Amino acid sequence: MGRMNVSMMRYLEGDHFRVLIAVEMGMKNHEVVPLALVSSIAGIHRGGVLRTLNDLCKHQLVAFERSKKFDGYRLTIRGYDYLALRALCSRDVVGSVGNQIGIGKESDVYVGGDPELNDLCLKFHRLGRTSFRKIKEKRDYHKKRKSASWLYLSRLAAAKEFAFLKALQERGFPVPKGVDVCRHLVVMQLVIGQTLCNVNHVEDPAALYDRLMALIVKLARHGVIHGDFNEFNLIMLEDERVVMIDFPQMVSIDHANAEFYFDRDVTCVRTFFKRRFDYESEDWPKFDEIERKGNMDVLLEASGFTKKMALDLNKAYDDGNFLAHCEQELRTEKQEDEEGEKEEDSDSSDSESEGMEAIQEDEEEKDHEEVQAQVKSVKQQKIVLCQSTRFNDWLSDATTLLDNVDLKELKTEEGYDDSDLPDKINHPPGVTARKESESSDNDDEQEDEEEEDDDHVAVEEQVAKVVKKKRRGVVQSGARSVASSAATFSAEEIKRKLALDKKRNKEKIRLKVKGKQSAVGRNRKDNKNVIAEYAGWI
Ligand SMILES: Nc1ncnc2c1ncn2[C@@H]1O[C@H](COP(=O)(O)OP(=O)(O)OP(=O)(O)O)[C@@H](O)[C@H]1O
Repeated sequence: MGRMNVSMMRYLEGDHFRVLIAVEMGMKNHEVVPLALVSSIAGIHRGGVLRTLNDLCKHQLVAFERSKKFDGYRLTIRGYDYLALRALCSRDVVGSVGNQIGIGKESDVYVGGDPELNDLCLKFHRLGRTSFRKIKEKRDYHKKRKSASWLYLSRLAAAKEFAFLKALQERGFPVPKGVDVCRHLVVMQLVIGQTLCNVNHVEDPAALYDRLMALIVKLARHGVIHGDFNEFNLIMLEDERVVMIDFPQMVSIDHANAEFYFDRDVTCVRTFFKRRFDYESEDWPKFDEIERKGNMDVLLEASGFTKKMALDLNKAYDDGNFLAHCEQELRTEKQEDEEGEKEEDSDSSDSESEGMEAIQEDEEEKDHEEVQAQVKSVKQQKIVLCQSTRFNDWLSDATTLLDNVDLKELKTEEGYDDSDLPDKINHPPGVTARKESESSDNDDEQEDEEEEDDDHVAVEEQVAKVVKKKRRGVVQSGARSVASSAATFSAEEIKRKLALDKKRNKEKIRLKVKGKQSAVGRNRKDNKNVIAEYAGWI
């Protein structure tokens, strides 16, 4: 518990508060208020508002929030505190703020002073912010107002507490004197004493017990039940008198659960007395025995605190979101938001990874196709080689030569038997050439066949090597030279390749601009609009 830093109040000018109020008003319908709206509510030029908002952001009185769809400003708790304090200062109710003296689950209590430096108690209600923020779909706009904003709920709690303070005080109940209320801040008399939970010894526990039970009954007779009547909400003065504090949970005795609340209050006191003072009484008030004599609950409604307001407030209490003032909650909420965004991001990153997988598959397919194309081209090369004109010329020459050879002469000269030979022999070139020089035809043919086979094997081996290297992804000079041999791609092959490249480029993942970057884009757009708007003035 520390001191509230209100030093900045001194340096804030009228415009700062004007803009702060504009943000507050905008938050009636928006969780974050766009700059344009702040400007139009404040009635100040957008440039001026922006400068003021920057100042307010620096002092953490407003916060700038960027989201996927829009960005804007929201009032911080500190900003709301400043607004309430400033209003009360101008009414000459509050003159100073001191140390924090209490921290409840739904409020922060500070000691303060009026302009004459008399002690005051400043109770800042902090209620329901989380219950609002948790509903994601109401992020930008309270469409059907299923849940109310923390501003609204805190204000309700303060209004109710102040109304009860006044009403109870008028009826002679021991409560602090209510001074004023503004927004979520209740100003009341500072009670100098100790909360009952810190009291370990009393002179007469039975008398105190009776006083407390009488208080519960008196409240019920006036038509209300405290609802949180326990040792934490009772302050004991030096003379052992007890002062009641904390009334926003009060309910009417006509409430559907009135009996339950009444019994709970009674049980709280009994349990505490038994535990702390070892005092147990046979007597305790029963709800059925209560005789209604006043109608404070109805009067309260007449004071402006409507049933609808009561319903909203009770709903917030039922939800139990009392940690509205904990920044940690806000952070958790932010984390949730971020997780939500991350989920979306991860969705997109999933799709990104899916895209990457698809590209990898494409690449593999492409590699495979390329290798196949190379094999095909090598085969084609072989065919082309076989069909080359040079080869054909050479073959025809050889054939003519063969034709010119007089086999009959040879037969008679050498006694050679050619009965098995056809009239015209079409030998492979090597065979024919050697045939003239060598005597054994069959041996030569076999050799040539082997050589040809060897050539085939060599080519196949080369192709296999290329495939292997390609798969390994190792691009060596040898591989390159082999690949260059595949430069004799046919036109269709090149077309197909180009089409594949085009398709690949098309399928490249487009980066989705998100988060801050998207806001940057939007801001640029906004700036362009502003420039266009004021084009004539410059
Ligand atoms: N008028 C007062 N004078 C002196 N101290 C006060 C006064 N009002 C509140 N306090 C101190 O502030 C503490 C919190 O106040 P209060 O119980 O009203 O807050 P709360 O948020 O409703 O707390 P909870 O609901 O947890 O009991 C009290 O325990 C008490 O010490």
